[in-house]
Amino acid sequence: MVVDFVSPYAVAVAQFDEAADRLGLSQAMRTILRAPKRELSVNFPVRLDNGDVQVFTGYRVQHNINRGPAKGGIRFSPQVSLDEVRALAMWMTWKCAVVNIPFGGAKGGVICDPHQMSRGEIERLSRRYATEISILMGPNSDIPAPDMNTNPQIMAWMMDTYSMHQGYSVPAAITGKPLAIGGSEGRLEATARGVLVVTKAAMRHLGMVPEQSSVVIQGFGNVGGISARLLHELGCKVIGLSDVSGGVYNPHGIDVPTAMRFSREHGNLRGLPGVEPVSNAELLELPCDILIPAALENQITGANAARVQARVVIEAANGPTTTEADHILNENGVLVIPDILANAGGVTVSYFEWVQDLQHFFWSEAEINQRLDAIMSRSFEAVLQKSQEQETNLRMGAYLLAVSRVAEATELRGIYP
Ligand SMILES: NC(=O)C1=CN([C@@H]2O[C@H](COP(=O)(O)OP(=O)(O)OC[C@H]3O[C@@H](n4cnc5c(N)ncnc54)[C@H](O)[C@@H]3O)[C@@H](O)[C@H]2O)C=CC1
Ligand SMILES: O=C(O)CCC(=O)C(=O)O
Repeated sequence: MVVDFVSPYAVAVAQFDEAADRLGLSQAMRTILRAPKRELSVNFPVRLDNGDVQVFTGYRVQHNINRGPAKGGIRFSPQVSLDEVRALAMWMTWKCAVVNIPFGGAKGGVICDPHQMSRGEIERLSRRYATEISILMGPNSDIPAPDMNTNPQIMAWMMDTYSMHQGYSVPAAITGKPLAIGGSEGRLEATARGVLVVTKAAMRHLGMVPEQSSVVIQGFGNVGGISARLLHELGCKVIGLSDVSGGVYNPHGIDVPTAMRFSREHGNLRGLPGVEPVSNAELLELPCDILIPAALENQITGANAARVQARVVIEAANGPTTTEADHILNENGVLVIPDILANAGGVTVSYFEWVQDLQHFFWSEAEINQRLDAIMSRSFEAVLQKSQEQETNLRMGAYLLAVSRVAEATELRGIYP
């Protein structure tokens, strides 16, 4: 694992600043769009199974709400920090704007290690955190969703807690819920389906064919695991996979369904038969056509970017590439599909879930996937066209589209003196 510390928020701001320069934004507009609108820090007690009480720290940051209610996931991890949540909230603003859905950007996180906690402890933590952030939450104000180490069950507990305070059910207050309580068909797979759509579009753009393309994926959770399965089904050769326990490599291809079964049974990929173990750092430098970081921020840095051998990097994770690494990848001709486009499938189907909950009228999985495909394909083409027009890379193409949409909304709403 790469150890250099780079502030994710500094990376997010550097990306924004470059777009603001290119767009010639006024000083006032830059200042408005650069800073988070609201930041809530909460310290709250949770009773542990042994009877002790532990105080946990969590955050909810709303970066911008000029295009609609704040939207973004909640992460449970020992690495959560206010700096990280700020960056993730800012990326949500641009992501929703790239795919042109009517949301602003937010993100939440709790500093905890859910792998060391019982189900009961996780439920009590989730409910108490939801209570703490309920002053921001609501179907018209701020709508959380899952992110790293959170899942539909946790969304169900949070929706239930919020609803208890209201006195009636408010399914549209949170997305990524189980189907039985107002979740959407297709949300669980949505981020990975979006990754599939942009990967196919990138392959078409470069004249690559799935059957002759090898893929390496870092992270084997909701996003990485399902992306691996969908790309395997597409005919790509998945040659490297990893999770927090380390990586596995087989240049002849890994049978992804077998790896998924093994990971479900053993809790991780360590010991998967028929593969060579590699570290997460080595995994990123394996010879392959397509590299998909789908775990954490700051994985491709100035220290390892020059050794990335892939032709295409699909950023399924948020913020996996530092600014320095981005320049190196560009110089080396690696096509980077930026996070704010590549992983936007999740929030797109969250948008569908919110719309369905508000209307109490539900769509079929086929309708969801077809609409998701249309939005992701259209967004890929728009980003590609913008980057070609402006003679820049896809990240800047996506930023130019997104920032100009948010700036336009801000300008139209006016700045109250
Ligand atoms: N779940 C969603 O709908 C969306 C998630 N994302 C982003 O995708 C990334 C992954 O999220 P999920 O798959 O939802 O989380 P998850 O909790 O389902 O899976 C995370 C995976 O990353 C692995 N991992 C954790 N630390 C690692 C490390 N140090 N090195 C290598 N692997 C490590 C875990 O073992 C696990 O396999 C995050 O950056 C998240 O923000 C982006 C858009 C939507
Ligand atoms: O589904 C959502 O609302 C947000 C998902 C998320 O946190 C992300 O796209 O990074």
